[in-house]
Amino acid sequence: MSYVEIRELTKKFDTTTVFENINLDVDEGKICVLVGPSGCGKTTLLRAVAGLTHPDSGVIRLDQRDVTKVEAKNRGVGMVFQHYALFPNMTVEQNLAFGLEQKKLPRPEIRKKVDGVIELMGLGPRAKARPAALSGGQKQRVALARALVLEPKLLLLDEPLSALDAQIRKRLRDELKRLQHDVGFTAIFVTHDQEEALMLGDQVAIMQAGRFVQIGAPAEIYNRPANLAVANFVGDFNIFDPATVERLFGVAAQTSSWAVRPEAIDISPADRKASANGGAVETEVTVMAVQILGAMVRHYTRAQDVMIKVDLLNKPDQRLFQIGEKARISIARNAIAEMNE
Ligand SMILES: Nc1ncnc2c1ncn2[C@@H]1O[C@H](COP(=O)(O)OP(=O)(O)OP(=O)(O)O)[C@@H](O)[C@H]1O
Repeated sequence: MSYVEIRELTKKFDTTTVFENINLDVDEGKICVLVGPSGCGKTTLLRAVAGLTHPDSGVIRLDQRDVTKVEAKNRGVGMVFQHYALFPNMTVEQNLAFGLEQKKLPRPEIRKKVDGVIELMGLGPRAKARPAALSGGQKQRVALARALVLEPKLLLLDEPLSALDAQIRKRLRDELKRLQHDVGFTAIFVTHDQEEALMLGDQVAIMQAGRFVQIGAPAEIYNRPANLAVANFVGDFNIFDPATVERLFGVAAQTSSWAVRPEAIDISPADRKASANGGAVETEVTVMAVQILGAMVRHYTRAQDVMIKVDLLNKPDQRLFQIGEKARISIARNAIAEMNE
């Protein structure tokens, strides 16, 4: 069931419309990742859900309660930002206890909750430290713990991992997924990072210029991007416009471009006879460069004047192609996503 329901929400600043009549549903216990280019309105939407900015029209419901006009502190929403905003003069424990003290909870209960979240987040060894003595990753873990200790039904995370280095970022991302599983919160998470979006999101909502262009499960966004901008966000695609499709593959009368993942293309030696797979399209290529990407080996190939990226799994027995070698590529019809601008 939807925990968050955003209906026909509009927000303007003076003459600028940030978003207009947007709709979004987030199911209980799920993470919705919001992605989109800088300035498209992600933070403003989070702030509206938190109650930190007021929409011009539309409705926000949390757990079926209309909170559009409810004050931020009465929404039961926790927020974590890119920059941690911890109290510098307080220890980790004191930072974690602060919100509970504001709520005037009894001391023993505060102690119990703070100890619980310290344990949950593995902050035990740093409980008595002040923020200045913590690493970036530890600070962000405290910021997350500080939001979690208040047991929000909804957690809003605005690029919480963006300031961290890649390794810590990955670790915290995994932890967040585990926490979601253990604690069961509902979250809206803003990021610019496609890997983070696909890995963390139960649902990914792609925003462009104040509207959602696609909302779907990560696999759907990855395999069936709604337009070229989404395709570009979710990583590597080979894009063939209709004229190129006709020239390379002999398939005429296309109105949309074709987008094909590098790993969805088969490559075989040129002397191998054409595939019997009637559903596939094929063309001759020359291998221009080969690059080991880790689990994948990227082949940059050229067909006439068109560069085509082809990825093979980097298995020990994988036959790699040589630079200058002629080869044949084959694309199954169901690996082709047709899309417009
Ligand atoms: N308080 C404000 N007053 C006027 N305009 C604002 C205000 N806050 C945001 N905006 C404008 O609203 C638009 C959306 O901003 P927002 O911060 O929501 O974008 P974003 O998608 O979160 O961007 P980023 O990814 O860079 O954080 C921008 O054009 C921004 O300049």
